[in-house]
Amino acid sequence: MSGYEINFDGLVGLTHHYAGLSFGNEASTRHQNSVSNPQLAARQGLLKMKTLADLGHPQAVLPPQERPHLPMLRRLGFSGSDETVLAQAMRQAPQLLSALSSASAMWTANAATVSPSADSADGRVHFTAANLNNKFHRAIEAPTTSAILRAIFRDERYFSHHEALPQVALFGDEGAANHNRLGGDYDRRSVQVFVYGQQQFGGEPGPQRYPARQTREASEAIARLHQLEAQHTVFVQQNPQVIDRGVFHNDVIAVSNQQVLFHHQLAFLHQEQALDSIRRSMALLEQDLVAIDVPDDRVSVDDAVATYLFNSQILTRPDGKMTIVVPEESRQHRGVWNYLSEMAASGGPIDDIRVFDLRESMRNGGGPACLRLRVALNETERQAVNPQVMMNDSLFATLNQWVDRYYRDRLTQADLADPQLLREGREALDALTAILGLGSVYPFQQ
Ligand SMILES: N=C(N)NCCC[C@H](NC(=O)CCC(=O)O)C(=O)O
Repeated sequence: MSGYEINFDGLVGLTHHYAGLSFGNEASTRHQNSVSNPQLAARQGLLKMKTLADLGHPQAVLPPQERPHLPMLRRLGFSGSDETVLAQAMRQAPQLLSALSSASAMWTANAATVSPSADSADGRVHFTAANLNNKFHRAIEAPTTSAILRAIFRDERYFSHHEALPQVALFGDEGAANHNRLGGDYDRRSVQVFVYGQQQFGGEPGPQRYPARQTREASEAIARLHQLEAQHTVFVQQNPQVIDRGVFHNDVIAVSNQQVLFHHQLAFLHQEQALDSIRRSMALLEQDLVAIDVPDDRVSVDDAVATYLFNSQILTRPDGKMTIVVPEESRQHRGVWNYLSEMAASGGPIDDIRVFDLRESMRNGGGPACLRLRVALNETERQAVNPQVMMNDSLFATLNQWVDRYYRDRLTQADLADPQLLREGREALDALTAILGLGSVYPFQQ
């Protein structure tokens, strides 16, 4: 195997709480107003990163964002000192304060779409920050996401950064959560598969009950920006019926790694045609698709949504076999665990299962795959990545100490107007940008 896939996991922010902000994401709705534990959430994420790094999978960290987002509160008419802004917002619009305090940037699968240099006409790695237009609490993430990505992937000879798409529903873009790449070695040309929820101009019907967050128009714009070749780029529609059952992103029902596409029987609209178009495009690269199609009578859509079986990470080990990383919820469900165990014993490409307790994130609808952004690089590009974000023993120890120093172990919406929480957050992020060598990336640092 040549090339690398680095997983960039989002570090959970200090204001992680349960606000019920994501209509269509049933875990988010169900856990509204539960008490959260930001410290535990951050520690759970760090443990996943460190365990995978120790297993030999290149692993890096992306920092949280500044929350509550004072600049947006001011833009919406709250004024005076920071303390006054927080107090007014809590009194007049507590839901707004909650939305502008969400730690949702932890789900870095939604941070951006990334196209490796092997697939792009100019031979550079392309990044487009996702506009996350469908949800207000997420639509504010893109500018800081871009600043962070630029601070990590600085060298313009290798890395090209694009502004998020226009903030309108027509271009709703959820980043890598609706994007897969299928092929062989990470640094060789592969097929990029864009999965959209709805086409705005024409197209087939979309979901009726819940929103389709990703549009075909957004996916096509990104393919153009990233200079992808048409014959190696495939657009397929997510099955609208499963969006209506809580599959708000494609990565809740399908995940890829190299030649493997692990997915539910009902993941895509006109599934056979969709898989055929991927197969044909891969054949041009002399690659065979390994489609692991999980039948509905083995794992129902409801069970997939409840256990996040498909929100897993599939990682290639140095011996060429693959490990699947699943959340504890998948082990707790007998049918899902039986399926996984049989799959691992079947002689197929995935023969190892790793389980992580990510409960704090899961309760907001974020599993192992939501928490990571994949970046495939060649050796030269890998050496150009800011080394301070790479996970290792020393960074793991430093970040755990940092979390213990600054994070609370209990948070509710009532705490969000506490000016001390704002101060803790700023102090913590100042320290973090120094630890990670990022310079000034937050509005409060400008
Ligand atoms: N599937 C992927 N890649 N990401 C999961 C994102 C979860 C996130 N949850 C939230 O934003 C909930 C926040 C709250 O309700 O407090 C979302 O719905 O956008």
